[in-house]
Amino acid sequence: MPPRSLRLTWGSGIPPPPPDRLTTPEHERVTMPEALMTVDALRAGYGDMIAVWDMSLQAKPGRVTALVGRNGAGKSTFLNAVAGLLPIRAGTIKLSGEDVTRLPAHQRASHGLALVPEGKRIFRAMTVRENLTIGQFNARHKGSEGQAIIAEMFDRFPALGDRPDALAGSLSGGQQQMLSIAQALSSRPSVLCLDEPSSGLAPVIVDEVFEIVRDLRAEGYAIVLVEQQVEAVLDGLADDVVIIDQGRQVLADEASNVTVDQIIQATLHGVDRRP
Ligand SMILES: Nc1ncnc2c1ncn2[C@@H]1O[C@H](COP(=O)(O)OP(=O)(O)OP(=O)(O)O)[C@@H](O)[C@H]1O
Repeated sequence: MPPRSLRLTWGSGIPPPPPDRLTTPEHERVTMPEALMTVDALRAGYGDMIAVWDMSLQAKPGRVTALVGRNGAGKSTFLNAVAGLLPIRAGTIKLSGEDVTRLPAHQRASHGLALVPEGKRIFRAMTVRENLTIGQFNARHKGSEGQAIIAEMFDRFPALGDRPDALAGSLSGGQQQMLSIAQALSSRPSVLCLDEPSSGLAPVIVDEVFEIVRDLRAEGYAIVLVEQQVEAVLDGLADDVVIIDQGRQVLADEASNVTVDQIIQATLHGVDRRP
């Protein structure tokens, strides 16, 4: 084995491999998508309290990364810090390779990041259409394109299209969650962070929300999903899982390698962090 620091470059006396070995045969090629968002060693908190310690996570196109952990573990703090709603103490955030750590929330949104916060934070005294117009703010869409976005959202969420002039506060819980997601999508993001979108919804509506998440994944969005329903997370909803406990990342793996028992062990009993 050559030492790690030794780099061999073609053209420095080293003959290149024969042409048929320069390309990997199709059936042997494994293509991992580039991350659209890379969070590295993020630390965040409130006052003197650090709620998230050195968390790292990647969001890749067409993949759902689920962030799971018990109440108070730091999931919302992580997402809010990533979105720029909470100052970070350390770490970096890159969107499509560009360092946005020092940019305010609206500029991170302009770089393709959207957050659907916990608790359907829509403008309840405004109409459905007005909420969607506000959602476009960061995408800087105007005129007919703005109308096209609204039409697209009404197409995607027919229940909203049926009541464009209804006040958001008069919608059902499920419809408000749809509006919250539609509002985030109206900024034309590439990375979508969803903070417990199933929270407080009836099971049948939860299924609808999860179906939307699957559709968005199929369309190529890079999704970070905070979700308490771990069975659903492991049953095809997520591709990657990151477990957080007491503000620290305790496990990160592909969902297919993670079991419900592991999540329960890590989140209910914590982990043994003795050296
Ligand atoms: N605004 C705040 N001010 C002070 N401490 C806060 C604030 N928000 C959250 N915390 C604390 O930070 C820690 C992490 O909370 P956070 O809301 O991020 O957890 P969570 O995993 O999202 O929990 P939940 O599933 O209940 O939403 C907790 O100890 C919580 O009490």
